[in-house]
Amino acid sequence: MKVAVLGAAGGIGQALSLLLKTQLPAGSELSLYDVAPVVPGVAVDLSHIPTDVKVAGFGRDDLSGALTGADIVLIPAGMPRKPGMDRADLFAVNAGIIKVLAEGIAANCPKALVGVITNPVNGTVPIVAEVFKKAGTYDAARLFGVTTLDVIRSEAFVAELKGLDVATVKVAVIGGHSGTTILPLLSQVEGVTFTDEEVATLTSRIQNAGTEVVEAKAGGGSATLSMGAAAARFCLSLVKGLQGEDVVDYAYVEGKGDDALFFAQQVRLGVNGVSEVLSYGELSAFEQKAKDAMLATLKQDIKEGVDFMAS
Ligand SMILES: NC(=O)C1=CN([C@@H]2O[C@H](COP(=O)(O)OP(=O)(O)OC[C@H]3O[C@@H](n4cnc5c(N)ncnc54)[C@H](O)[C@@H]3O)[C@@H](O)[C@H]2O)C=CC1
Ligand SMILES: O=C([O-])CC(=O)C(=O)O
Repeated sequence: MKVAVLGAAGGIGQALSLLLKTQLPAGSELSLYDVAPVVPGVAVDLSHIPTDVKVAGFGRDDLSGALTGADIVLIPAGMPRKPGMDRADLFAVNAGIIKVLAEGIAANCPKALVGVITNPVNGTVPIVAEVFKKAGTYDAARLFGVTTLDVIRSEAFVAELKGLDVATVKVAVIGGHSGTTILPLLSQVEGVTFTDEEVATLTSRIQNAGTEVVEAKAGGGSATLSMGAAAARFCLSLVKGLQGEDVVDYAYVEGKGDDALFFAQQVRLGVNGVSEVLSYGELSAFEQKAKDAMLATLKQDIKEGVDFMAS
């Protein structure tokens, strides 16, 4: 199993690479790419950890070396938020970065499963899809926006509020990955009931959790450690699917298009990526209203990505 991390020298990239070095199956290869000159050093540093995962670093001019033979590509490359910014404010800078990296994937490992972390995820994933379409390599089953951070935050916050063992808490989160497009389905959490006030407060906290971190870091960036953990967890789901295990997880994918062209929901994973997009079931009146209210924003975010490639 070869996993490439693009943007591996960054805050998320380093945390994620550390977790993958210690958690990927024995015999795997980890390929670290970044434009920052420190990336070979990150690879050397990680290579001293005694696990059976081979690590190699690739600098600015060797994207193809990093990608050739990759089964999975994770992309945390690009600019993070500072206080006062929305994720959408990152589009101008990150759209160009994601386009170049997607072109590299189409040229070097067109069959890889691709997990996009770079914000704004609602718009960067459609850019990758458009690049792949242009190259004739697009397969919707192999492209994912990584929304696992919304899921793990929901698990953490629900367990905290209700005094539960967090290992037993499961929360469905659908929609997109910014503000009101993040929709946790609290009505479906098993064995727990929430008051209307709890639902309103908790939903808002989950939707604004990224901003909570951005403000607490006070100009030092956004979530990196929790995101590293989230991306590692998602990557291991992809790995299990590739190994033939039956596994389900949440991601922002091109599904049936009932709500929007791209929509985060539960998917079944297999040897070719998504094998089935699963229904999110029945929504409460609160969730239905919240979904109806956010779809225009989500569709606009998607259109921005598609239009970027058309221009
Ligand atoms: N999907 C999600 O849930 C989350 C997404 N993010 C996003 O992840 C991205 C990265 O965040 P951080 O790691 O905190 O930022 P960072 O600034 O610490 O790291 C970004 C890395 O990307 C590299 N980079 C820039 N251009 C590149 C290119 N063309 N090719 C390869 N590498 C390149 C930089 O050199 C740097 O090492 C941001 O866009 C952030 O908003 C952050 C948290 C959660
Ligand atoms: O809020 C941000 O800018 C980073 C992010 O996506 C998150 O933490 O969910």
